[in-house]
Amino acid sequence: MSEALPDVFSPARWPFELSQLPQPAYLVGGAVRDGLVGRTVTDLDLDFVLLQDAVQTARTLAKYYGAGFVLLDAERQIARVVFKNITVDFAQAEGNSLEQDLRRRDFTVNAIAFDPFTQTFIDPNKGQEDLQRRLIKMISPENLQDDPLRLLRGYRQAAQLGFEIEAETKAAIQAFAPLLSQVAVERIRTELVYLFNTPNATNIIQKSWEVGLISPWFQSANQQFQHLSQMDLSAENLGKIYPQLSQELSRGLRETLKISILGIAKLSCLCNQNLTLAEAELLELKFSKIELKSVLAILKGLSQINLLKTKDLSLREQYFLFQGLGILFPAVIVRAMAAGFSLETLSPLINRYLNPNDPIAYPQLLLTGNELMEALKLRPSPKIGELLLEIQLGQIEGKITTIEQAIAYAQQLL
Ligand SMILES: Nc1ccn([C@@H]2O[C@H](COP(=O)(O)OP(=O)(O)OP(=O)(O)O)[C@@H](O)[C@H]2O)c(=O)n1
Repeated sequence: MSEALPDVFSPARWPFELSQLPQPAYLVGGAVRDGLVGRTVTDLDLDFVLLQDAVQTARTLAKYYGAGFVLLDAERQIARVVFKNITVDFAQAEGNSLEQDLRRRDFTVNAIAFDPFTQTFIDPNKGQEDLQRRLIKMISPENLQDDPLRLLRGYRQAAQLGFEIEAETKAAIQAFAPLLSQVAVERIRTELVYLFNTPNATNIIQKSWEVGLISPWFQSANQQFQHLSQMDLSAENLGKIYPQLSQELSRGLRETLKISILGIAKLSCLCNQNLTLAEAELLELKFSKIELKSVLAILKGLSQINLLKTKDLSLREQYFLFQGLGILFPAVIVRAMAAGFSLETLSPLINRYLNPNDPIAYPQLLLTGNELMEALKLRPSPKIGELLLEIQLGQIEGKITTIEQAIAYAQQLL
C-alpha cells in the first residue's frame, strides 16, 4: 500500500527523520486531504498531532536541524518548526486522544489522520468516503458554531478542491452565516484572498454571498455578479492572444502579498463601484493600503475605459489611464472584457502597454526637475511637479520635442 501513496506520506521526503518523533505521532489536516486527492500546493504545511510533548518535540527538532521555532499557543501546546520550504506544526491532541481531536475539527475530509509508523490511516469520520464523493461535509453543526470561520473555509475549500458542499452542511452554513461577523476580519480576509486567487471559483464566491457569508461586507456585490462570472473566461481569452498579460495577471500584486493581479480585479468586482463606498468596505476588512489603492485604481481605470463606448480616448486621457494603472493595466482590461468590451476595441491600448518604447504608455521626460529649476531659477516646490506634468503632456500632444522648447513652454506657463 505504501508504494502507491503520494510523497507526502513518505517520511523519507520530510525535512526531518521519523525517528525524531515520539510515538504515536499522526499527520493530520490539509496535507493528508491533499495527498489523498493528489493535489499539490506551493507552500507545503505539515500538521502533526502528538499525544504528549508537542512543544518540546518542535523545540528539539528546530534545534537539531537549525530550523526556526515559533510557539503558537502555549496553553494548547502548539508550536511550529520552520524549515526552508516547508512549515511543520506540532499540536497536543485536543481531548487527549486522537479520535477526540479529529471529532473537533471542521470537515470530515480534514479529519483524517495518517500514522507514519504503521503507514495506516485513522478515519473515524469517514473522510476518505467524502473525498471520493468529492464532498465537503461538516463533522457536526456545533463544530461550525465553535469557530464560525469554518463556514467560509467550507466554501473556500470546495472552490480549491472542486468539491460540492453536502446538503445538510450547506443548510447549516446558511443558518449560521450571521455568526461569521464574530470572527476577526483578518481571518476572513485571508479566506477571501484564497477565493479570489482560485481559478474558476467565481460561482462559489457568488454562492457564498447568496447564503449570507460575505454579503455583510460587500452589500452591493450582486450588481456585478454578471461581470464577475465572466472574469476567468475573459482572462483566458486575453491570454490566448496576449500570453504576457496572462502571466502578469497571475503574478502577486507585491512579492509580500498573496493576492494576484487577477484576484484584485475580482475583488474590485465585489466592491461597490463608487470609490468612496468601495474604500469604506475595504477598510472594514482591513485590506492593506496597497490593496485598497489598487482596487480604487482599477475602478477609476474602468470608468475611463467606459468612455470608449462613445468616443476615442484623447492622448492626454490615455496618458492618465496608463499613469494611474501601472501594473494593474491587465486587470482593467479583463474587467472591461467581462463587461462586454471587445478585444478589438481594447487592442490599441494593449499594444501601447506592451510596447516599452510607446511614448504615451512609457513617456520619457525631456528634462528632470533639477534641470528645470536650474534653467528657470526656481526653488523646489509642488509647482515643479505641475510644470513637469505639463511638459510631459505637451510632449505627448506633439507641441514640444526639444529641451529648449520644454523650458520655453514652462516659462510661458509661469
Ligand atoms: N478553523 C479551523 C482551521 C483548521 N481546522 C483543522 O486544522 C487543520 C489544519 O488547518 P489549516 O492548516 O489552517 O488548514 P488546512 O485544512 O490544512 O488547509 P489549507 O492550507 O487549505 O487552509 C484543518 O485541516 C482542520 O482539520 C479546523 O478544524 N478549523
